Amino acid sequence: MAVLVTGGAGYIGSHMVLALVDRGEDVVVLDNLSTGFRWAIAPSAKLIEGDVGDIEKVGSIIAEERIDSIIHFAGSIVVPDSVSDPLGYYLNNTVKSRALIEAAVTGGVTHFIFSSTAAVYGMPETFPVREDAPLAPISPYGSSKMMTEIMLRDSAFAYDFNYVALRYFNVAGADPAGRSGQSTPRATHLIKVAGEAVVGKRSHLDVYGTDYDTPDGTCVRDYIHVSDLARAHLLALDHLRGGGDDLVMNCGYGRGFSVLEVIDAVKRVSGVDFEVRMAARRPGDPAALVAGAERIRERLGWTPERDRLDDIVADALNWEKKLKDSGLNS
Ligand SMILES: NC(=O)c1ccc[n+]([C@@H]2O[C@H](COP(=O)([O-])OP(=O)(O)OC[C@H]3O[C@@H](n4cnc5c(N)ncnc54)[C@H](O)[C@@H]3O)[C@@H](O)[C@H]2O)c1
Ligand SMILES: O=c1ccn([C@@H]2O[C@H](COP(=O)(O)OP(=O)(O)O[C@H]3O[C@H](CO)[C@@H](O)[C@H](O)[C@H]3O)[C@@H](O)[C@H]2O)c(=O)[nH]1
Repeated sequence: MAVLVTGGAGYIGSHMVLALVDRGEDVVVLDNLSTGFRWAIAPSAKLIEGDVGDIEKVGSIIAEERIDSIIHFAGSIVVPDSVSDPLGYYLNNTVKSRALIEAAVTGGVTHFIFSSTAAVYGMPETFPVREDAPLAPISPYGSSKMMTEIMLRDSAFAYDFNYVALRYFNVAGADPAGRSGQSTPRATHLIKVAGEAVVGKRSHLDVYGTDYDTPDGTCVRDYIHVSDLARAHLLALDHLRGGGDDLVMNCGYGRGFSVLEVIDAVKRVSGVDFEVRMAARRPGDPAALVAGAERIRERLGWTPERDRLDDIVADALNWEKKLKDSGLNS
């Protein structure tokens, strides 16, 4: 039996593929390479180029590759783009997820793991935010993910189908062995942007807002190492294969760092003092977003292995240097 990883050529998906092949699983990747890279996929995994919305194609992959589980990363991820192109985001994230879920149900795939996001909470009133907090997304991106969670819940009720939805907080870092990392050229994520400033790809870094109601006035986030996140998926897969129940869980460490604390860490770890400019708030940023992180520890026995901010930053910086030297994504 094999695991189908959609979006396996992307940032998080490529780390998932590594985690799966490292423990000897057969892996098939379905990716349309819209933001992913062929070279990012571990050599022993099989890449099928195609779209998750192509229900016939997914149906034949399930039958021909003997798929028992689907881990679904494929999607569009840039929050401001979702505001300017909501229908594009609902198509790629919601409509195509619906097609994938139907192909799974029809093809008898009963285990499904979904990449959801802390963006489903919108501007949460609780800190840390637990899974039972109200869902109130403030962007089409967050809504598109919430709608997929609802489709999964209802499908699991109606059909022979089980799922785990993982709500990622801020994913960062790179494979500690340097085999993959975040490679998107137009990245907007803080640690990625700071790494680009370190290697000279950017002249400076803007801090979006210094007047938030937080200890130093900048936004606080829960940064989770991508390899710890991939291990959470392995545990979720084992849970479903073992007959476990449907689960919706936050993925974060339960602690936050401000934008200024992250910048300090990047400067400390790299030894490079890049220019930082204080700028206006970025629309749609909640002041503080930290995971209530008990459920995943209790239900899956997940324990972080690389949760020190300096380790997350060091792995991200190593990858950024490798990208620059190799020109892989340019
Ligand atoms: N990066 C984060 O901090 C973060 C946080 C929360 C949730 N997520 C979710 O995690 C998932 C992966 O994110 P990422 O950061 O690795 O993004 P990414 O852009 O690096 O990866 C997405 C992958 O999906 C592929 N893809 C997109 N649409 C497709 C389609 N219709 N058919 C087939 N392939 C398609 C892309 O080519 C790419 O390889 C996404 O679903 C995203 O919403 C990411
Ligand atoms: O150049 C930059 C980039 C970011 N920030 C700030 O850094 C914080 C983190 O921003 P970013 O790394 O862009 O992540 P988020 O906007 O928090 O969103 C990420 O994390 C969410 C979950 O918390 C996911 O839903 C999203 O997909 C993912 O992009 C925010 O306060 C930003 O305003 C800056 O000040 N300057």
